[in-house]
Amino acid sequence: MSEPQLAVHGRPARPAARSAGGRGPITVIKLGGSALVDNELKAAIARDVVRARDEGLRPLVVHGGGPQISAELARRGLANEFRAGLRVTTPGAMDVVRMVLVGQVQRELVGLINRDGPLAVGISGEDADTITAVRHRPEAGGEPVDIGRVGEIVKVDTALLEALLGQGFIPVVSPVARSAEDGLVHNVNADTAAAAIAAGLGARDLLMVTDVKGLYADWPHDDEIVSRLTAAELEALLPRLTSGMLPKAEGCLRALRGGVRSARIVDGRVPHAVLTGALTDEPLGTTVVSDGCSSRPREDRPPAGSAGEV
Ligand SMILES: Nc1ncnc2c1ncn2[C@@H]1O[C@H](COP(=O)(O)OP(=O)(O)O)[C@@H](O)[C@H]1O
Ligand SMILES: CC(=O)N[C@@H](CCC(=O)OP(=O)(O)O)C(=O)O
Repeated sequence: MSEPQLAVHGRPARPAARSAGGRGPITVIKLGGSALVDNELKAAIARDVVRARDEGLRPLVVHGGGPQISAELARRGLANEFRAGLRVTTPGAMDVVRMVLVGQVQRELVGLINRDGPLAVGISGEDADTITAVRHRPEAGGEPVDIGRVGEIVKVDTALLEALLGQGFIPVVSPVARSAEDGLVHNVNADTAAAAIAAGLGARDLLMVTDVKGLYADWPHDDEIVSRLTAAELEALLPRLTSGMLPKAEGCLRALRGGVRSARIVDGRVPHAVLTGALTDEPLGTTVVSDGCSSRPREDRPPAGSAGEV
């Protein structure tokens, strides 16, 4: 006797949904908190992630949540301060960061993706030590600057992610990591986490979804974005970049130097930016391509399930 087809919330279940996944190129899709502010937009982006998978990719989502964290900190009367695009994170702020990222933004994305089938699995970088960090200690004028519980990634263990991708699931990863130094959870910039995961997994492409058309070389004075540049050209631009674009550009470079083929910054407000950006080479946003200076050629990438020092 065949199993009955149950309807979930009025839609037919997709019993064969997961079996279709597991083999295509990996695309890491970083969803910025700035692109996750409108309910319709969020649902449309989640549908695009599933469609990218239906088209044969293995998408993996890393999400941000900067504006959502800032709103919650403000609601609680706590300070919002950034240095070079990174949040100054006190122990009290860290509790809020983790609660908002893992408990709210990640849960909502998992729910939205799973409207189209039982595909999304939310994890925090802490789970199975997927992301390990040490305390980030930036310097200004030769002096160390204390920005609190901000993590610098030292290792990505891809075992759990590989297992999920291999089974056709869509991992949804929150950028929170345990520290190798003191075991405490640390706040990791989502662009940095996405880049390290893309390099660690040997992803083909990295897509950064945000709320601007792309990268402006002279922000906020330029009218046009840079549509295509090499990693070396982006590196030369770094000293001019500020705020949210600095970790994004550094993340693109990190991914490309780690062997990822292309890194794109696209506008999540453009209809189907995720699908077009993930599946096609059509001009869209800013595309950064390798200049052949990858520190890790594709064939030298770690085998599935290994822990890569980064
Ligand atoms: N050179 C630049 N080009 C484009 N955007 C820039 C640039 N410099 C700063 N920005 C700012 O960076 C923002 C995107 O970064 P961020 O707010 O961290 O987004 P996300 O939440 O997507 O990570 C843009 O909305 C824009 O205000
Ligand atoms: C250290 C640090 O700055 N962490 C970020 C983590 C979230 C994030 O990166 O979100 P977006 O992608 O939306 O910017 C923060 O606390 O805002």
